[in-house]
Amino acid sequence: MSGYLIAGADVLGEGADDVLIQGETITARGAAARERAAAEADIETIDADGLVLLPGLVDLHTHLREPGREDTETIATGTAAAAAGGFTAVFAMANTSPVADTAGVVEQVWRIGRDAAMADVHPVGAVTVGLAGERLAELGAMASSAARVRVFSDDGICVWDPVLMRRALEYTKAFDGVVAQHAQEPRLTVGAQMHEGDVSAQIGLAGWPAVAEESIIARDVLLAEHVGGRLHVQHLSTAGSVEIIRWAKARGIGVTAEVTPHHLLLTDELARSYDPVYKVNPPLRTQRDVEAVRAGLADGTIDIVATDHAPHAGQDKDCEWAAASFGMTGLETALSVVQQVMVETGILTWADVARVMSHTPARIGRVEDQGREVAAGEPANLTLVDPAARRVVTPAEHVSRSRNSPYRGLELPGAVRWTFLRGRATVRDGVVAAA
Ligand SMILES: NC(=O)N[C@@H](CC(=O)O)C(=O)O
Ligand SMILES: [Zn+2]
Ligand SMILES: [Zn+2]
Repeated sequence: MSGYLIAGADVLGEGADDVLIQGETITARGAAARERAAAEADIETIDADGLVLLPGLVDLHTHLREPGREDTETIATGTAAAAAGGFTAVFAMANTSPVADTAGVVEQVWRIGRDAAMADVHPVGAVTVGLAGERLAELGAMASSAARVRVFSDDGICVWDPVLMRRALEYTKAFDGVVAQHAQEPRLTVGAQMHEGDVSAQIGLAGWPAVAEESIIARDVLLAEHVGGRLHVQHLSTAGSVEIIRWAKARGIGVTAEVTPHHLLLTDELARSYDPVYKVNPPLRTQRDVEAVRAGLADGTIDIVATDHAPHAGQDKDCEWAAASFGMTGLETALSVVQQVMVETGILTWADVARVMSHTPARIGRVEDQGREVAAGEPANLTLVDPAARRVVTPAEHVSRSRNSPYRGLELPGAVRWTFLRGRATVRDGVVAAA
């Protein structure tokens, strides 16, 4: 059986070891890997000295834009971008056109993802029909479809109606689903353009106050406690939100939370440029918030990092701030930002990175074959990273079809050298493979 011997990789940052992949599986580690590789004919050896081996990353929050906006991303280009970033699975948000609110649409997305074969695609189902916030979508039919939907979200829009949110939390219990909330009180954010604070006051853009996020999170954790459902808070961005989640977890409430790479690194000061590449929902916050979300991720209050990769067309970003779309790309830079902000600062180890970017997102999304240990018998979903590399982010070179990266021109550490999806190299020596 053909395969790869990954020789001398620093496995989860815990020391050099050899890992043998044969077919779709990790078949051996340590001395056994070398012995077995020597006895086989068709094994390619990868010199992984100095490289860190992680389980394939899992993104619980990606926008693939297909169906509907294939000019900005497709399932093929988005999953290729995912592979380039070290991801082996992505959860595709439902705010497509048509909306992923029926078994038919989620099955279509799932099938195209399977055929593209660059990363596993797990469709997220909409909570409400058409994201309109009026009645529940066919959650059960999506759950029992071929796509096996377990994550439901109206992302882009908040499930504002507390009765609908309550019903969604109750109903998803039947199939162990989770309701992922885009926490944004709509009345408090009418016309909002950026974080409400000193910078918004100085530059004259309408503010999106922290309380608009925090009030929904507070309500939702109480609803989750009341009905016992599973709540996941998307792209948490404020210090107050971290405190509410910390309180909820201490109370035993079934809540998980994510933070994006951009909320771990960037602040509202960037809006002074009036460059819409920094326009995003929820908005970039203050340095104090950045420090609070880092601390929340470090102490486990925040469970995972999720990219919220939100590709947009040039004409929707290269315009005046108020007219521009919200969102930034992130799949191809996520691991580098986490390395810079969390690993190089000594806040997280590589094993922690495996937890927050692979094991836990897979567990929240109820995916069994991803986010596993790097051990014999496990599916060979892996990423091999060169932490010593440094690169200047150049969106024109990105695999994504869109260019709206807020890191352009920044030098970031780390580079994905290889990504393996069930034993097949989707990235080979830094180059994304053809599907
Ligand atoms: N994050 C964003 O600013 N935009 C996302 C929607 C979302 O995640 O809320 C998008 O779909 O473009
Ligand atoms: Zn959102
Ligand atoms: Zn999103």
